[in-house]
Amino acid sequence: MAETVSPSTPALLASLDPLLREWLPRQRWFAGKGSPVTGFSPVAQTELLPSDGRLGLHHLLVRAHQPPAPAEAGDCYQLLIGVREALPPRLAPALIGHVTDGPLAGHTVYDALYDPRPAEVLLEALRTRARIGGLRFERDPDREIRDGLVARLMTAEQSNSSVVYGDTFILKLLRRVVPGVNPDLELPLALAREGCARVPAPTAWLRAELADEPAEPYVLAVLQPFVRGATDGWELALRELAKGEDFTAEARALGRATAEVHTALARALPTVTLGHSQLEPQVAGMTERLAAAVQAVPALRPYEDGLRSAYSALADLAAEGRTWTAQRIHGDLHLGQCLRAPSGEWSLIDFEGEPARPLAERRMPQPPVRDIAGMLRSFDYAAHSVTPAAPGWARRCRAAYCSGYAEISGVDPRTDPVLLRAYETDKAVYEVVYEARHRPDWLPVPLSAVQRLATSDPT
Ligand SMILES: Nc1ncnc2c1ncn2[C@@H]1O[C@H](COP(=O)(O)OP(=O)(O)O)[C@@H](O)[C@H]1O
Ligand SMILES: O=P(O)(O)O[C@H]1O[C@H](CO)[C@@H](O[C@H]2O[C@H](CO)[C@@H](O)[C@H](O)[C@H]2O)[C@H](O)[C@H]1O
Repeated sequence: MAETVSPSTPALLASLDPLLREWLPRQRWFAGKGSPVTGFSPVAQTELLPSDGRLGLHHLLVRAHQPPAPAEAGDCYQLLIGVREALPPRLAPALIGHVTDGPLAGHTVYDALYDPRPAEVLLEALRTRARIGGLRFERDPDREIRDGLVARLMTAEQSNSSVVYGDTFILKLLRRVVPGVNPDLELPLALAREGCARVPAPTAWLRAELADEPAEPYVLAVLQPFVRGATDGWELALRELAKGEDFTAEARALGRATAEVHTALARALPTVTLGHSQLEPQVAGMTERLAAAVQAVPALRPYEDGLRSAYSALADLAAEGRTWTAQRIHGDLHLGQCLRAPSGEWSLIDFEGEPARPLAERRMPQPPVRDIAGMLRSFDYAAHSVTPAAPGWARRCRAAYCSGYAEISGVDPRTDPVLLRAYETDKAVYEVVYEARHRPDWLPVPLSAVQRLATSDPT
């Protein structure tokens, strides 16, 4: 029988270091694209299965060094490292590399989430509420997890990594992690307490409590019921557009779903009133983002004054004494974050907010119109990503969405056009920069909205 190897944290990380430097930046979820990774420092290592020649499993939190940022400011990533003497061909896409030095020399290391057995170790730990090292596998005591569910990694392009267990649960393993309350767990838990059925209720979750870290615990993963046979709103919208089909019934249902979630969040968590002094920094932020976007994408320049007028009109309203209510919101809502079950029921997912923004900012109450603006942009995106563009389709969907929202919340977003235009403009400007950087072919999509928003037409 092969010898059991349990390397210490420094020994494990030292032997993985050259392999991870090369592998990590190639991952879709790696957030530090642009500057090379020059090394790692350990945040925590937990052995989940000792390496006995067949299969070892290590849970790692590592800080990636990316000069010129100081090492301690590097992003912290969650890795699940599998160790085998040889990797079976079916796991080839998971390969990290072959270890040449240290206690694991001669072994192959790989991303263990691709491998059903290690992924099932995680589910079993959640099911049994295990505590291993600093890892706390926790579960809602009222929700059962059946044993023996078979794991498969989702292959969709994601900011994190998700494993589906027997089409019953989905575990989202957060990749870039920060200490503190994570809205992706906080908000679905709050919604479940309110009895809101529009969001799959967290069944279990993983946290890390690290003895030598002064920081708050990290939220590392969330397990939710899997919505079987679901189609996301973006896919569905494109499918209907291609067939020339009307999408207003779905848009209305999405408006209702958004309002249900907003209403429940406003009941569950504190709300605040935004007057002039609170709105000023928001408007200043929008104005700064516009200035930076114009620098980055010169095609915006002809519209700059028109777009700025969307923000100054809002500032003027606030100066006249108008107030708005802010509350916890989804924070990054678009058609891709909405799942339609075969029953026709919509669910909203991914409450992490915009991952690039700091956690404290993502957890701040905001005007619900920010989510609404995100969805309205998404209908426009769908309609302008097909040939020929279908602006009428987008207009009808946007109107139906607002009507659906009003049916549940009692507030039609169109009755506050200045607020709506400002938030939609902010989103469209963000999208212009995003597309210029990532998908230049898509730039005309948000630019068409910029043209419209610069001339003060919020619909
Ligand atoms: N509860 C669920 N049921 C079915 N599929 C889901 C569920 N939650 C997420 N998904 C699928 O997983 C994908 C990624 O989930 P998401 O929370 O958006 O992760 P990320 O933050 O990594 O982008 C979604 O686009 C959706 O296809
Ligand atoms: O991948 P993330 O969720 O971090 O979001 C980024 O990529 C999105 C595209 O994948 C981008 O969304 C834009 O395009 C969508 C269609 O592909 C559309 O539904 C959205 O409304 C539109 O904003 C998003 O802006 C960006 O942050």
